[in-house]
Amino acid sequence: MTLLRHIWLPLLLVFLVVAQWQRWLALQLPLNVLLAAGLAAIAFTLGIFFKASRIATAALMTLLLLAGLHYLQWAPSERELRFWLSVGALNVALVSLTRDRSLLSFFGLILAALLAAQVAGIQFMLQECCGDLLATSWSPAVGLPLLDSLFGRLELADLLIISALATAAVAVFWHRDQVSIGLFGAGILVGVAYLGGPGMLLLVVSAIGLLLVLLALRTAYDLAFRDELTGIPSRRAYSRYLLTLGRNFSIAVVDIDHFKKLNDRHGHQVGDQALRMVAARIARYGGGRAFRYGGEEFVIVIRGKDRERAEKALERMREKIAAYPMRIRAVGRPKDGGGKVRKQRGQGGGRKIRATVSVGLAASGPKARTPDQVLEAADKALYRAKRGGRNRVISAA
Ligand SMILES: Nc1nc2c(ncn2[C@@H]2O[C@H](COP(=O)(O)OP(=O)(O)OP(=O)(O)O)[C@@H](O)[C@H]2O)c(=O)[nH]1
Repeated sequence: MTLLRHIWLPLLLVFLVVAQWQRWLALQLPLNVLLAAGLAAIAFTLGIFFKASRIATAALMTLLLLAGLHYLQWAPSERELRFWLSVGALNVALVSLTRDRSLLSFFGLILAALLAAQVAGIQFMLQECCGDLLATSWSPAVGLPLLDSLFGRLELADLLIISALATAAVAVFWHRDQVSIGLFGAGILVGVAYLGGPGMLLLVVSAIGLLLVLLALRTAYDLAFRDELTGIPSRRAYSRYLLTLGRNFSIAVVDIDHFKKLNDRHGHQVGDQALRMVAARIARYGGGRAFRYGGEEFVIVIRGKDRERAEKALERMREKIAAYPMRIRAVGRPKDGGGKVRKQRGQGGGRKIRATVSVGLAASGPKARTPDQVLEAADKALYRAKRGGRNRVISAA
C-alpha cells in the first residue's frame, strides 16, 4: 500500500506514454500549442519535485485542457468551453485552499480520482439528462431594474467562475503566500479567456503555464534560501549576498538575550514565536539586509560606510524589540529544571512577555577587509554587549 502511494502517478504516466506513444508521434501540433503544453508540463514536474501540490494541480488542469482540445480533438461550443474553464478554475481555487503536500501520496490519488469522477459525472449529466443546464439563467429576479439587467442573465458558468475567483481570494487571505497570490492571478487569467472567447485561449494558457513555472521556481528559491520558521532569508542566502558586496559595508550580529531561559520557562513554541517576532523587527528596522544565521542569532548586512546611521538604525531596532509586548499565543511544553517535560495546556494564553537582543556591529576597514573578518569583529563586539549586561548595541573599535 505504501508503495502504491509513491508510484501511482509515475505508473499512470508510463501507462499513458506506452499506450499513446504512436499517436503522439503522429500528431503534428503547432508550435504555440507545444509551447503552452511544455510550460505546463515543466510546472507540473517542478510542482511534483517540490511537493507543491497546489502548483502541480493547476498545471495538471492546464495540461488536461490542452490534451482535450488538441489531442482528443474535443471541439466544445463557446458556452461549453466557458463552463469547463470555470469548472477547472473552481477546482484549482479549492485546491489552493489546502496546504501543499506531495501528489505522490494518497492525497494525490484521491484528488485524481475525484477529478476523474467529476469530469465523467458532469459529462454524463450534460449528455444524458441536463444538457440545457448550461444555458439556463440562474439568477432570480430581484425586482430592481438595474440589478436585474446586470445579473439577470447569469448562467451556471458565470456563477462558477465568480465562485472560483472568490475562493481563490479567500485562499490568498488564508495562506498569505506567493503561491496563493499566483493562483489567484491564474484565476484572473482564466477570467480573461472566459470573457475573450476561444481566440484568447492559447495565449492565456501559455501565460498561465509561464506563471506556474515562475511560481514553482520561486517555491524552489524559498526552499533553498528562506528560513522556514521566521520567513526571512537564511544563512545560505547570506553567503550568496556576500558575493554582491563592495568594499564598504558593516555587519551586525544580533542575539536574543537569555533565550534558553525563555524556552525553558515558556516552552519551545513560545521560543519560536519570539524568534518570529524578533526576525520581523530586525528585517524591518535593522537598516540593512537581515538573515537568520542559526539558532537565536541573526546577522544584518549594511551597505556603505555611514557608521553613525547604521548604529542609529540598530539602536532603534533594539528599542522596538525590547518595547514589544509579545502576547503568548501558543501553549508551550516547558521543561522543568530536572529535564522533565511538564504539560501546560490552558496556561499562558493572553500573557505578555518581552524579549531583548544584544547587538555587535563592525565595519569593513584596514583591519577587517573580508566579510568573515568583519563578522568575527562583530561577534567580539556582541560578546562585549553580553558581558556588559545585554540589551545593548556595541560597535567594534
Ligand atoms: N524555540 C527555539 N529555540 C531555539 C531554536 N534554535 C536554537 N534555540 C535555543 O536557543 C538557545 C540558545 O541558548 P544559549 O546559546 O545558551 O544562549 P542564551 O540563553 O540566549 O544566552 P545569552 O546568549 O548568553 O543571552 C538554546 O536553548 C537553543 O535550544 C529554535 O529554532 N527555536
